[in-house]
Amino acid sequence: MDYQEKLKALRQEIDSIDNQILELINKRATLAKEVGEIKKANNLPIFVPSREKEIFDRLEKLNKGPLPTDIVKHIFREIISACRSIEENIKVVYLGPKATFTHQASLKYFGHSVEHIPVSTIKDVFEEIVKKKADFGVVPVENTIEGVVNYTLDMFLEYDLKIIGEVILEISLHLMSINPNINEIQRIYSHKFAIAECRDWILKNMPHVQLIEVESTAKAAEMAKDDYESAAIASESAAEVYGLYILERKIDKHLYNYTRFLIIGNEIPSKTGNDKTTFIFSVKNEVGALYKALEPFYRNGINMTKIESRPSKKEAWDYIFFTDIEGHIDDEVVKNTLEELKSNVPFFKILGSYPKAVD
Ligand SMILES: C=C(O[C@@H]1C=C(C(=O)O)C=C[C@H]1O)C(=O)O
Repeated sequence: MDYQEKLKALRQEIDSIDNQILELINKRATLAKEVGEIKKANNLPIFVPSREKEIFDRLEKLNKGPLPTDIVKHIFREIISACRSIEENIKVVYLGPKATFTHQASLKYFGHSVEHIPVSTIKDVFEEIVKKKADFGVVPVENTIEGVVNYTLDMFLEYDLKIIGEVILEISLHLMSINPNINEIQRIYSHKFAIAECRDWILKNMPHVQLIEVESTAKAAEMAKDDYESAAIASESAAEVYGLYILERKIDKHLYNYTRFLIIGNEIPSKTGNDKTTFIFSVKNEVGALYKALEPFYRNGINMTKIESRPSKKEAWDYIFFTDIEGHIDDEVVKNTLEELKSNVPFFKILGSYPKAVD
């Protein structure tokens, strides 16, 4: 067989596999639709993060390659997203505009087959869900270089919504412009976190440039599109969406630049065995109060992955602690420990129990 015949034969085989995949995907969608009907008849939520996490975990264990696991997950994220959309059109609001990192996080979590709706502030994300204009929301909560997004934490004090999931994105910040000549750049637009993450590179390479803070990296790209002497620091997808040249790649130069986003909604997902719980509490202003509040977690072997204090805004020097632990509120040990904490402190509230991020 010469190489042309060989190619033809291989492609015929690929065609036949595609036909089978197509048939199987549609079979899967039909089953999902049936599941959807049962859920609707019994008043159960359509989106079930715990079930989706279970599927990802099973496929991760099963995958023997040659496709790497992250690509397999990516494909299945879209298959699941498509099947879910046959059950119901889910609406997700994210901190926009289009092509922000939050938009990418939303796509990574829900896949492309949901309605992704940009809004201009973190508060609007919460508002739209409360007003039932959207089912879920996506907001940034912390970055490994710049720390916590305080505003997001504060919103949980104002709104009674729950954290139903998390997404972690690796951040790469690029310098982009409609002007291909970097020497003509006078101004750089970006979000304050992005400017801070790239400050070293800018000081070294463009020390005289003016730095202008705007609401988001995507907004920066949008502005740079209309200003020939400017550049933006933003994501690859912002460069694509706003038609900019990438002048310099990865100017944040950080080895570990990740942002964590929270998915918010109304109902706490059921346990998967690989979960996190987020809660807030305050303590009395007295010696050892925080120690006493946290000691049961140590005693019961519960891993605390984060604790962050924020002013309560009710009294001067009064604080609320935002805390993440490993485990689900339906785990016996977690439940008992939280009960103990609750009985020891003046204020306590669960913000969510949700599957840990899928890579
Ligand atoms: C099909 C279901 O509905 C949704 C779609 C899923 C899927 O396509 O596998 C999984 C969980 C749900 O978010 C289900 O609940 O099983």
